[in-house]
Amino acid sequence: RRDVLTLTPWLAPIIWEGTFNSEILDSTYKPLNLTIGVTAFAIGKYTRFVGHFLESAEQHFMKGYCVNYYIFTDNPQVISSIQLQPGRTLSIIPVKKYSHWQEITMRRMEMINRHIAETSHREVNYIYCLDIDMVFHNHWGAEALGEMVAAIHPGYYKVPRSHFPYEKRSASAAFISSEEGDFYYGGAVFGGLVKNVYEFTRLCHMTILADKANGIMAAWQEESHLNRHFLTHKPSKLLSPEYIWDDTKPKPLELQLIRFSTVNK
Ligand SMILES: CC(=O)N[C@H]1[C@@H](OP(=O)(O)OP(=O)(O)OC[C@H]2O[C@@H](n3ccc(=O)[nH]c3=O)[C@H](O)[C@@H]2O)O[C@H](CO)[C@H](O)[C@@H]1O
Ligand SMILES: [Mn+2]
Repeated sequence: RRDVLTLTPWLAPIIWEGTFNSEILDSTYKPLNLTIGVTAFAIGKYTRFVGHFLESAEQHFMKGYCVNYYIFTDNPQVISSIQLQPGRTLSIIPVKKYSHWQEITMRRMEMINRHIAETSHREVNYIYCLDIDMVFHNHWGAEALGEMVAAIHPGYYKVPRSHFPYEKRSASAAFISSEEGDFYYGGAVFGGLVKNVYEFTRLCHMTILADKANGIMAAWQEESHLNRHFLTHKPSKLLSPEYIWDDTKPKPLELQLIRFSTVNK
């Protein structure tokens, strides 16, 4: 493709429709018998998104691969179990409900990190950490596997860096100066090899705690810390906004399909 950027300056591929061949990818990845983990949080009112999220994931996410869904919730009773394809499992992880939404979204880093250490490191090869207020609309397969994977935020892939909503206060551990920054990544999608996601979530949680000790809340909570982390630890693969769209935006020409997108809250 010539109409979009398909390679970063550090030579990580950016995955768009038309840049990969699923048959070839599957013939290399299927024989490895991989298990892919998915984490998603359903706390408070967000439990209502679980059904549609899982049903659409069963249709489109890593079809033909083993998948373990890990749903973190403060209300396990209301999560109804759904029919899963063979080789796919659902675990419900009870967690406490923090009272502020900022705390709920930020604490995901800590809870994912602890869950990898205690359980999922033994169960999966790759793990993808996703927002739950989203739905799969099209194929999401082996092309998205990578050592450490970030997704380009749909609101900022065509704007100059000076418009990126990075944390701009130097007192914050998520600070990015106006001379720095590559892309603006979304907090709703990241993943990779389980050991890399372990280290990633550990470091993001630490910088979040450092800010908290100084009475600072980053501009976009854990998303700001994620962006700061990826500035110095470049992701090995980037997902185009096909993988993290926002249904309230009109679909531009270069977006040949939408794979995963927000639902109205
Ligand atoms: C598209 C995108 O990049 N979205 C990011 C964005 O806003 P969003 O508006 O997408 O944040 P959000 O309200 O969807 O919260 C993120 C996630 O936290 C969970 N949740 C949140 C609140 C709650 O009461 N219960 C609950 O379970 C749930 O899994 C949700 O999907 O900024 C957030 C931080 O401010 C996160 O970085 C989101 O990932
Ligand atoms: Mn969301």
